Amino acid sequence: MLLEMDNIQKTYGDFTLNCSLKLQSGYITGLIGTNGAGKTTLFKSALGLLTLDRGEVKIFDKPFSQLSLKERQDMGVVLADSGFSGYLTIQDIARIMKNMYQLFDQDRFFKKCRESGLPLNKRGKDLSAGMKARVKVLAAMSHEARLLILDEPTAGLDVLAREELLDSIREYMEPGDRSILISSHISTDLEQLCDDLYLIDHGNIVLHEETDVLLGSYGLLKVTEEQEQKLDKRYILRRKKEAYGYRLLTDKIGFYRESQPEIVMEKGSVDEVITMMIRGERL
Ligand SMILES: Nc1ncnc2c1ncn2[C@@H]1O[C@H](COP(=O)(O)OP(=O)(O)OP(=O)(O)O)[C@@H](O)[C@H]1O
Repeated sequence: MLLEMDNIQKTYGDFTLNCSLKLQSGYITGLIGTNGAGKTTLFKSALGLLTLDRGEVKIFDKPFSQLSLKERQDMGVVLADSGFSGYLTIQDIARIMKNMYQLFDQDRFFKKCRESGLPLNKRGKDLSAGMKARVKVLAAMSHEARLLILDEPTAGLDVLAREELLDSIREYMEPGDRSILISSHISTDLEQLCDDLYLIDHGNIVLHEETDVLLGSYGLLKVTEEQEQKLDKRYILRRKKEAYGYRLLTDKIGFYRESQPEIVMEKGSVDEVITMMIRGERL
């Protein structure tokens, strides 16, 4: 396992992060959550930047404190609320990266920056927010790290820049033994990129599912009150009152398609599943 968080807990006042998460080799794992759901707190916990109240984090099967320098170099990190000093140019950043990471590939880093239209000699403070975001991600991907931890890397990027970044992330995975943990509040970004998805809400993981299963087996049933009363609710996860009766979320749409073909059903996007998981009533 490249990253494993086992029942970790961290409390800030009335907010508590309480979660478990696993990142397998060769996987892109996505973390979706609304503002304040706990994504950054989870990432900082993974990186040993916070003192946990409970639980354990292992990276490359070891506690963070026991990682060798070489193993630490095998990680590339983007945190939502930190970045390079605004006084550094991309060329300065390259010099720093070269000193920090044995495998830093300067030519490739400059090439990628040029392809993204980033000026090499301008200071960070004079770049646009989207440009700064791209520099952070390109730097994290510049030293052949086996584990990439990307907290909201697409934040502030326009549609084209987001697509370009998602392509670079896919390309990064080509060697096969790499893994990425990536967060976003834009579910469509993650749904087309990730092998599995975790949904975090108020510090808790409320859903963990392979993306194919989420897109293939989850669905919404639209039923009248009468239909709802008679329904076999074994595979219903959430219920929401609507004018016509109820909207129901299932993780086995095939079961209801076969057993209750008269019911109105739809696949439901990842966003709809998320909304139902967070706002819907548990049965
Ligand atoms: N250093 C801190 N001190 C006190 N509370 C904190 C601290 N860091 C985070 N929190 C609280 O923890 C909760 C989760 O914050 P976090 O930054 O992890 O959310 P997030 O999912 O990354 O949100 P966003 O999408 O807005 O970046 C919030 O209620 C926040 O106020």
